[in-house]
Amino acid sequence: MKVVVLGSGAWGTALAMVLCENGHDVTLWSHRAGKAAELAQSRQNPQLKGVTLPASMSFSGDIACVQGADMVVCATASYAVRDTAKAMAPYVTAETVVVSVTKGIERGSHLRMTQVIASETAATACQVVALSGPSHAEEVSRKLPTGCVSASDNAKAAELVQDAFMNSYFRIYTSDDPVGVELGGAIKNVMALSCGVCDGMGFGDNTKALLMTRAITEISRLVLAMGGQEATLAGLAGVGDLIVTCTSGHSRNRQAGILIGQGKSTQEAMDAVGAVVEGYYAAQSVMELAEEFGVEMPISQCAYQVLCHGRDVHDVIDELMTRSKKGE
Ligand SMILES: NC(=O)C1=CN([C@@H]2O[C@H](COP(=O)(O)OP(=O)(O)OC[C@H]3O[C@@H](n4cnc5c(N)ncnc54)[C@H](OP(=O)(O)O)[C@@H]3O)[C@@H](O)[C@H]2O)C=CC1
Ligand SMILES: O=C(CO)COP(=O)(O)O
Repeated sequence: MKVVVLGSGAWGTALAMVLCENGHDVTLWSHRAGKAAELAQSRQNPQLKGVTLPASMSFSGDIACVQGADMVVCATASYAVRDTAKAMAPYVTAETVVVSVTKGIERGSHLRMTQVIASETAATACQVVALSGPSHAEEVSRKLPTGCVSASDNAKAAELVQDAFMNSYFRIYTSDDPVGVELGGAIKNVMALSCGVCDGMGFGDNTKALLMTRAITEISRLVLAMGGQEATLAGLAGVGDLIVTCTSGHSRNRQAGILIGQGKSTQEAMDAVGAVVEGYYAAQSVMELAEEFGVEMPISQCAYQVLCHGRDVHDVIDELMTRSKKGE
C-alpha cells in the first residue's frame, strides 16, 4: 500500500518504520519542510536515539503527498489534528483509510480525534480508524514486542489497519469500540501526569497503585456514560495504556508530572519535556465532559486545577485523601 504518515514526531516516525518494515511504500510528512529535509538527509530522529530510519522511507513537507495514498496515518499533536485533516482533505477519497493515532479530545467541541478527522473529510466519506494502546515510540522503533488495538465501527476498515501494521513485534487486535479505545487513550494521559506528580513529590508504590486503580474506576465511569464498552477498559487501550504511561520512563506525561511534583510550573515542565504533553491539553475537556455526563472524576478534577490553575499539589493530595468515606 501507499501510506502517508502525517507528523514526524516520535510516534509518527516509529509507526512509519513499522510500515516500511511491512513492505509498504511510506512517506513521512512534516508540517515544517525543513524538518522533512533534515530527516531525509540524516535518517535520524533525535527523539528516537540510536535508531536509523530505513532507506526506503520517503519524506515530504508538502501535504499534497497524500494524493493517491491508500492509507493516511494522522500522528500529529491533538491540537493540530483539525488543521492537518482540513489540509489533507482535498487529497483523500472514499477509498482512503485514515488512521488516527493521536490521543486527545478536542478542546471546546469535546470530539474524539477520529470524529475531528471525519468532520473535516466528510465530503469524501473515507473510513477513519483509531489505533491505540500501550506503545511507547522508543520501544516500537527498537522492535520490542508491543500490542495495540485497531478500532472502528466498520470491521473491514479495522481489519485493514490490523493487516497493515501487524508483524512479529507489533501485534494488533481489532475492536468495534472506538469510543472506549479513544477515550481510554486520552484520559489516561491526565492520570499519568498525576502519577508523575506523586513520583515527583517522593510518594511510594502504594500511592501509585492507589492512584492507578482509582483512575481506571474514574475513566470507566465517563467512558461507559459516553457509550464505550467495559471490556475495552480491561484491555490494551484501557488498563494496558494506563499501566505503561503511569510507570514508564519514556512517558512524556509522567515526566511532566514529575517536574510539577518537584515544584516546576506546568509550562516549565512542558518546555523541559520538549514533546507534546497531551494530558495537559485533555484535562479541561475531561473535566467538562464529567460535568456534562454527571459522573464523579475527582482525580481528573484535581489534576485540572493543578495543571491549568497552578493549585498547590500538597493541598490537592490532601483533598483527595480526605474525601468523605465510601465503599470501593
Ligand atoms: N510518543 C509515543 O510514544 C506515543 C504517542 N502517541 C500520541 O501520538 C501523538 C503525537 O505524539 P508524539 O509523536 O510523541 O509527539 P511529538 O511532540 O514528538 O510530535 C508531535 C507532532 O505534531 C506535529 N505538529 C505540531 N504542531 C503541528 C501543526 N500545527 N501542524 C502539523 N503538525 C504539527 C509536530 O511537528 P514539529 O515537531 O515539526 O513541530 C510533531 O511532528 C500524541 O497524541 C501522543 O499522545 C501515541 C502513542 C505513543
Ligand atoms: O500513549 C503513550 C504510550 O502508549 C505515550 O504516552 P506519553 O505521551 O506520556 O509518552
